[in-house]
Amino acid sequence: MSDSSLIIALSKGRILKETLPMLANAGIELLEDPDTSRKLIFDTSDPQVKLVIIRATDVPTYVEHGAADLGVAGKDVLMEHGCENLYEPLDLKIANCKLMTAAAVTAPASNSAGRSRVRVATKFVNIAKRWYASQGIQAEVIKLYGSMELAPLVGLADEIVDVVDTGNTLRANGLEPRELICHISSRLVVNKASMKLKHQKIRSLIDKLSQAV
Ligand SMILES: Nc1ncnc2c1ncn2[C@@H]1O[C@H](COP(=O)(O)OP(=O)(O)OP(=O)(O)O)[C@@H](O)[C@H]1O
Ligand SMILES: O=P(O)(O)OC[C@H]1O[C@H](OP(=O)(O)OP(=O)(O)O)[C@H](O)[C@@H]1O
Repeated sequence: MSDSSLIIALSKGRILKETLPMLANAGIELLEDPDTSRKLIFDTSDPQVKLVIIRATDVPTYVEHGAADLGVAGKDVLMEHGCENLYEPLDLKIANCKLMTAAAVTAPASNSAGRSRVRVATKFVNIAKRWYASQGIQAEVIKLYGSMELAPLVGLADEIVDVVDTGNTLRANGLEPRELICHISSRLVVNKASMKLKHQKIRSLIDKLSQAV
């Protein structure tokens, strides 16, 4: 890649939907609709900028390894992945939600007397291990890849750690939010080498995006 060309990694769904208008404000528009295309790499109205559309959890990996110069990822994904090898220069304040523990409305508190070990189902294994340890609660963390809300209903786990927005998904499954782990929004992340080598182009994009936040 030349010094002025950029690859930006986004994930399909809410991040793509909410990031595209911000990129458009910065003069970067997709030339075709990713919803009707099987392509993974897309040209934009800026001949020096391409978008790659990948799984949300893969965004930090692409950016960390320099396969993309920049990306947009939820803070939940970044906390789970570990973000020491990336710059995180901008909170885009999109895809806002909360990372929480949740349990069946009838279930006892995880720190209630006489309870030895809590079984926790989540896709955020590292976050869950750190959080329960920080609370002094012994937890057995079970890795799932989705539909965490099912786990307490079928006896796979006592609690889950997942993102919560309206709380509708929890309620629909007889669960309730318990403890707030942290507030989540999506962040712009930048490869460390790209930040040095393509400083001007990236700085200018960060400035334009920050005006759209
Ligand atoms: N219901 C929600 N409301 C608001 N923001 C959310 C909600 N669910 C997830 N998010 C945020 O949006 C980000 C992207 O979520 P999205 O649902 O598009 O991907 P994902 O389901 O986490 O990833 P994948 O489909 O690859 O497993 C999450 O990392 C989180 O920060
Ligand atoms: O509190 P709520 O407003 O109900 O939002 C929470 C839900 O949102 C996310 O799922 P999403 O809708 O992204 O579907 P997914 O399972 O495909 O990620 C998350 O996994 C929860 O299930």
